[in-house]
Amino acid sequence: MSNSVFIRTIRGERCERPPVWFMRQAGRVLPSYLSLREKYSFRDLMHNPELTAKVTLLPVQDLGVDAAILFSDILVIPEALGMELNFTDKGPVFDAPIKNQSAYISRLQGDTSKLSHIYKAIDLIKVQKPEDCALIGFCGSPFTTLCYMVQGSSANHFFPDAIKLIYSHRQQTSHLLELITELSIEYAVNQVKHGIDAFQLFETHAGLLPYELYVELVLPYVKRITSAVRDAGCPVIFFPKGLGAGLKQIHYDVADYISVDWQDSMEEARRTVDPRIGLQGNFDPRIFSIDNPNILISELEKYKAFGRNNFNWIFNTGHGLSPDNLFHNVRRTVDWIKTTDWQR
Ligand SMILES: O=C(O)CCc1c2[nH]c(c1CC(=O)O)Cc1[nH]c(c(CC(=O)O)c1CCC(=O)O)Cc1[nH]c(c(CC(=O)O)c1CCC(=O)O)Cc1[nH]c(c(CCC(=O)O)c1CC(=O)O)C2
Repeated sequence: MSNSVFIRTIRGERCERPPVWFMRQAGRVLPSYLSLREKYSFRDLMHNPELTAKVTLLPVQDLGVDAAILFSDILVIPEALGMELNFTDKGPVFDAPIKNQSAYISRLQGDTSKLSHIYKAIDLIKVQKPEDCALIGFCGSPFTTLCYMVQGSSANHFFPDAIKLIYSHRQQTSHLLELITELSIEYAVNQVKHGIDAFQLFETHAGLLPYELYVELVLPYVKRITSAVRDAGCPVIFFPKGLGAGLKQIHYDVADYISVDWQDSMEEARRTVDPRIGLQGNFDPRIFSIDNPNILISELEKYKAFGRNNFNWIFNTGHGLSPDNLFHNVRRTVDWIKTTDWQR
């Protein structure tokens, strides 16, 4: 068996402590990353496999986390489908967002050569990473990816154009979801072939849909991606942010783990979700912006009882780290997880 506490936990072993990592752990709070960004653009860091490998492993060295997540973005899929994308100061912006033109949708075609630098990065990370560190691959879920492709940017997090398309042009919606799903399956399975230890599917905007509609329209596509990854032998974490009461609709046929957002309660999620599914989450990342160690530790202490009673739990934040989070708080959190007596 592996000597990685992350891999042992996600594969169902009872470990001495919970594993810890954070969404957006490389690109936000690390002084080492920020100094690299003075020299290189985000696109350089994503497209040069040596740089990608280096950035992916920075949080392992600087924070001591148990897993690295591939340094990439969910929007590589629309790019590989042929959409021109720019990463600007205001976030990602597509040159020509999809409105409801079926002609445009029909022209989208997956070009997998646009993803090959990512597989090269995985090969390098596998060689360079410490043995006890796991590597997590990821992609966006078809609905969240569609939101960006239709809206064209993250300027409005309600993605109104995408929601209108979904309600009024169901056939075009299904066609788009299908295109994204097909390419995502190939992309995800290739990540597994190159050696990732776990895969996370980001459904960051699940909360934009009524959950019955989410379950009816989107979940079948999610299941196709997660089943392909699991059939290839890789455990899957699913992050349906904002799904709330809809969490009870996520069964073991969808994922090995569910990542719980910070609006939810871990205890409540544990009561609701199928006991065969492990949970990840859900520390509120905004606490990392408060420069007061007493507040940090007292908020962390609230997770002790949960961690003592639940072996299938991965500590993470309820969403990604943000640039105003304090590096020393994040590092102290990793130390706290590692030094706490979990009495297991
Ligand atoms: O507007 C927003 O809230 C974010 C939209 C945004 C995306 N890529 C983006 C941006 C601009 C930005 O981050 O500033 C553009 C983007 N993606 C990324 C970065 C680097 C960073 O976070 O500083 C950046 C910022 C680039 C820059 O410096 O301009 C990298 C990225 N995207 C992602 C990940 C995976 C992860 O979170 O761990 C990672 C790797 C992070 C790491 O290793 O630290 C995934 C991603 N990208 C994206 C989303 C949807 C988020 C949302 O809509 O709320 C998601 C999923 C999620 O975070 O829940 C889209």
